Amino acid sequence: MIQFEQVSKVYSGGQKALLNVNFHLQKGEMAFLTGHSGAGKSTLLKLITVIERATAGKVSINGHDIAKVGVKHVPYLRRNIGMIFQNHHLLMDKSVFDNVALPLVIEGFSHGEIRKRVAAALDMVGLYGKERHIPIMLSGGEQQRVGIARAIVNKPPILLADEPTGNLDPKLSMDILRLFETFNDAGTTVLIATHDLGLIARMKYRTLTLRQGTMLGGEPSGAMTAGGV
Ligand SMILES: Nc1ncnc2c1ncn2[C@@H]1O[C@H](COP(=O)(O)OP(=O)(O)OP(=O)(O)O)[C@@H](O)[C@H]1O
Repeated sequence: MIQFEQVSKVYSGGQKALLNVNFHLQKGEMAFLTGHSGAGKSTLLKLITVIERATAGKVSINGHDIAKVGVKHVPYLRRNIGMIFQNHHLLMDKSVFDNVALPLVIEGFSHGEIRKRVAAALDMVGLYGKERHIPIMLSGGEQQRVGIARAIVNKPPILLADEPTGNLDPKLSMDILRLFETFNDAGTTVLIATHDLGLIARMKYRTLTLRQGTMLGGEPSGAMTAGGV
């Protein structure tokens, strides 16, 4: 589903963020991405969402080489990916409904369909009935759930999360991870970047580890199996 083959990223200032990274995340797999601050986790996620482009190597999503995706087609590629951020990037002056509806409005769904899908997404994250609240009226954990509802409202096959539990206590963090498990059980491919080694240790999932831009225990170029590290 997501494959990196000998991928390197050097930023324009010369900062080397990733070096010859190889891995393959299978369709329907859930995995953690970990590593110290500055190891390259966010950069790796940005290459998948085409916020940044690789300097060398090949990134493929569902078998498609994303270097071949032109600027005009990037929004279509992004529809396949739900992205969750630590600080959730919510519009603080808009209602929960408007925040979650945003991807559907951009895609041009009808009002009726938007209402139905937003209600279903809020139900899934345990926020049914809070449509008219504005984010400031919600707790940190609830705000994170709004960000998750927005990421899954158009049912993307891939879910990426960058430090999704960074501001939450251990109980709320576990609740959020259980939510990711629910989406994964329904077939969504999930990749979660996190510093939280305690949380990782309590779950049974594969862990991809970056150290200074290099993937530890990474697979040789072209490997097609999931493989543990
Ligand atoms: N836009 C950019 N321009 C130049 N260098 C960058 C840019 N973004 C990241 N870097 C550098 O690339 C390296 C990897 O950064 P990245 O944000 O991917 O790490 P990270 O593992 O996500 O770190 P953290 O856990 O602190 O968020 C770092 O040395 C960082 O300074």
